[in-house]
Amino acid sequence: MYARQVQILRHLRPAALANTARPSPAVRALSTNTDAAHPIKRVVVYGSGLMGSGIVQVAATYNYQVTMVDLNPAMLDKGTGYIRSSLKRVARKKFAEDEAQQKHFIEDILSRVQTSTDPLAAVEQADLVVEAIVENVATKRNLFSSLDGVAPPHTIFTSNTSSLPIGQLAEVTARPTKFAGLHFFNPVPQMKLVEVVKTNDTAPEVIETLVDFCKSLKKAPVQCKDTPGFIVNRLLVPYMTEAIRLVERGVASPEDVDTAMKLGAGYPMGPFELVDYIGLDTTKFILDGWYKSGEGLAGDKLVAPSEKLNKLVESGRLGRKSGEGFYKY
Ligand SMILES: CCCCCCCCCCCCCC(=O)CC(=O)SCCNC(=O)CCNC(=O)[C@H](O)C(C)(C)COP(=O)(O)OP(=O)(O)OC[C@H]1O[C@@H](n2cnc3c(N)ncnc32)[C@H](O)[C@@H]1OP(=O)(O)O
Ligand SMILES: NC(=O)C1=CN([C@@H]2O[C@H](COP(=O)(O)OP(=O)(O)OC[C@H]3O[C@@H](n4cnc5c(N)ncnc54)[C@H](O)[C@@H]3O)[C@@H](O)[C@H]2O)C=CC1
Repeated sequence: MYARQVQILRHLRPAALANTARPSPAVRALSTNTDAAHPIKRVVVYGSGLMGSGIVQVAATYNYQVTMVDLNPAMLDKGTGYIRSSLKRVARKKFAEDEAQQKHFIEDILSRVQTSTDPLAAVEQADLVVEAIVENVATKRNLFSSLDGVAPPHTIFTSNTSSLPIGQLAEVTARPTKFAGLHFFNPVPQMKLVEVVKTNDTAPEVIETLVDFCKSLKKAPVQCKDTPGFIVNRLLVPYMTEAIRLVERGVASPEDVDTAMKLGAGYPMGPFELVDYIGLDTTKFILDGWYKSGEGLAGDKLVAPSEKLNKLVESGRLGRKSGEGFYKY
């Protein structure tokens, strides 16, 4: 499955090799996990895309040691770029005109992030795995199956999947009691919500540990059972699919639907702005998955494929991440 590449453990910051940076008072104030009532110290995030990079950023901000894993250096560099640009926004807000403090804040956080293209070597040190790779059940199952034989017995496995049954991922491992959903929201640095999803086998103490972990990241965790879409996406998908049906029926333009929902329902983004933000590829994977085999949703016209969405994805227009989706960026 993976060309076992020479393990490239690259710090994001040359000086980090000396790792002489000590958390500044401002960062120390942010760092709360040292007194957190849970055993997690090293977080290993698989996937350095929109979500994985955000999860890495937030965990490192709150003083966890983090390893970000992806398929190749180019994807890792992309994820690093996401993190740096996001941290610059946070730093500018925190330290206004003080560029030295901004730089120190950013480099201090990045000093806690390692990158790797070797998934098995990375998991050997993991207390918590957060999987945020492509929304494909076979790819996720392959990853978890390969990690399970190498990860320490205490390591908790979680998935950031939007739509796939957590139980279908857990079943390829020998740690069903240490397997849960940990569903962050986009953009991870801004969105407070995390859905902690328990399967029929997840141990209560594992859920407790994950809830504590989320709180140490200053997130607001909610708990739910392992059903399609958990809480938010179960409500969001019908709303957003109806939006695209409106446009496909010629009722209104994407722009006017977005304006209507922002001004009429108070949403910060309309459905088409949002799906460009999420990624049209991920959106398609979710719809296709539910239409094919979603529990209680398979074959339901609510999640039937959208010709408009499919055409955009086929033409490589994936939203903000490719420079064009429903809108140009
Ligand atoms: C329609 C097509 C059919 C589709 C059918 C199928 C649909 C399937 C859908 C499935 C969904 C799957 C996704 C999933 O699993 C779950 C999700 O994540 S759903 C998405 C949830 N997120 C949202 O809804 C985001 C809504 N938007 C917003 O909250 C805001 O627009 C946003 C915060 C993104 C930007 O805020 P805005 O005011 O618009 O702009 P600013 O740029 O000024 O930012 C405000 C504020 O936030 C800070 N900030 C923004 N982004 C970042 C970042 N990446 N890093 C750090 N900081 C950031 C910025 O600095 C500002 O800070 P201030 O303190 O306010 O100055
Ligand atoms: N985009 C969004 O708004 C949200 C997405 N999610 C979920 O998070 C997961 C990731 O989504 P995004 O970050 O948007 O996708 P993305 O496409 O931005 O990133 C996916 C990353 O996974 C990497 N990858 C693919 N296969 C891999 C493997 N076998 N090993 C290591 N890395 C691998 C890719 O190279 C890519 O960098 C999906 O399950 C998605 O449903 C959850 C909440 C919100």
